[in-house]
Amino acid sequence: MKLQLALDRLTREESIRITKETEESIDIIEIGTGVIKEYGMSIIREFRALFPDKTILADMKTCDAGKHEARQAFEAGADITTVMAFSSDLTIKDTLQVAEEMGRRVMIDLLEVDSRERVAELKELGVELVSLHVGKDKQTEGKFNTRLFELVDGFDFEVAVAGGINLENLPAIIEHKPDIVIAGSSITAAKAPGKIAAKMKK
Ligand SMILES: O=C(CO)[C@H](O)[C@H](O)COP(=O)(O)O
Repeated sequence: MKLQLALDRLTREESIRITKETEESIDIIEIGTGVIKEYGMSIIREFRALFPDKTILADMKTCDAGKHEARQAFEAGADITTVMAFSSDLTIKDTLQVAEEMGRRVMIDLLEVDSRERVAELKELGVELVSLHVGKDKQTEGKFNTRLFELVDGFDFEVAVAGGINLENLPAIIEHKPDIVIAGSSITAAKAPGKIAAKMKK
């Protein structure tokens, strides 16, 4: 089970500091959507140079212009880029094709998707990696709920989980054996991010 650190609503300096503090415990560095909007592709390039051995995910949340956005993220140094599950099949196909050409990966974000039919279509399109995700705004009504696993039950995907995951709700979540646990604010807003990340990894 891998631990992905999500860097959201942070400055460049805070993002670098927190990544350095948690580096030993995390497997994947996620450059959050807002951080990318603030700094553009240069922040991905900078992280690639600073953390050459880590897997970097660019949370592009692409929903159109798939080829262009996937190339942008991969050329900047991302190993994985994210694409929204509700996007056109053409967008999904295009991003998967670019990823294959460049030897990288696409994570399909199932945010707000509750249809197993759509999940079956994604499988048909060749998707391998998905994320079950409760968005930041929706978290005011409740954090990640293990009922979300039902959406992908019986499908052969690598599954990531995200949405307010912390040390309290983690034990129930890992019973479902997700491949990747994504944690953002529970680590980045902590007084000692390194200690929380180490506990989560353990
Ligand atoms: O993609 C995201 C928000 O859209 C976040 O990266 C993800 O939800 C993890 O952050 P947190 O643990 O703070 O919810």
